[in-house]
Amino acid sequence: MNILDKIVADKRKEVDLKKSLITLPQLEASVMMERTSVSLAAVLRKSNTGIIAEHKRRSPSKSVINQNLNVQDVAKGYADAGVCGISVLTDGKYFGGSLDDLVLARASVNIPLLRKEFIIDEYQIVEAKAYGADVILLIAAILSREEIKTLSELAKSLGLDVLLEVHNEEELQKSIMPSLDMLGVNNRNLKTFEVSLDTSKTLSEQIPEDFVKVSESGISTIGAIQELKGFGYQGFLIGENFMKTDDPGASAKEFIDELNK
Ligand SMILES: O=C(O)c1ccccc1NCC(=O)[C@H](O)[C@H](O)COP(=O)(O)O
Repeated sequence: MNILDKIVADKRKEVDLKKSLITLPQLEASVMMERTSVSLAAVLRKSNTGIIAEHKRRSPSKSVINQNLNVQDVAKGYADAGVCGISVLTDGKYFGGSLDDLVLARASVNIPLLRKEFIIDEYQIVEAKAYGADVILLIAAILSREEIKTLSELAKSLGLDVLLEVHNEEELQKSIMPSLDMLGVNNRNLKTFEVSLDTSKTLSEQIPEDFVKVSESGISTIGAIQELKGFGYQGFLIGENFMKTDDPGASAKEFIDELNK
């Protein structure tokens, strides 16, 4: 079994347990359900830099990245740096994240927050809204076209943006539909952890113009962003490059200042 299959198998058990602890009607009663979400796609369309900075303590590919920071400081630092949005990993077992991280980030900043999660069930979408997210991630590698349609349409009905992530042509072709806002190309193969920015470059021309193109993973240089912009990308998801430092906000600021030169 590859790591992605393991993560999904664990996630199914986790979601089943959560449903018995906090019911859907209880989630739907959260005051956050009334909050008007901020569109990340709209912010990216207007931005010159397009940085989406990630809060990421550890990962299956790198193990520990940074466990010494608190999420409020990181979120405020990223917002002060001028990022377009923040990706908050909420998976506990593989990434050391939690829904508490999302709530604390929400309490700290007003910019768009992406719930970075392995979403396989409608419950997790309502949960994302109830805990303060503006955007959800759907990963084509773990969902059928029918599931992508059902989950993305539910997200849109709650006012959330949808970032659909692909890694190859087959995943892209099966996923294109009007209920998506952003098409993300993950440069990391989630089954082997191999990273290549060529994945974004190769798939770019097959992404219809209606979607904001986001390049994800393995981005660490200004040169890479400038090159990817040439392929039509307007969003750049960066985790480890900022989180491996003592001050991810300062690191993001330095990066964005350099991009703006
Ligand atoms: O990062 C991993 O090791 C990983 C492994 C298995 C599934 C997902 C994984 N990462 C999720 C992401 O998409 C990245 O955290 C995100 O794109 C940022 O990547 P990076 O800038 O390389 O930290």
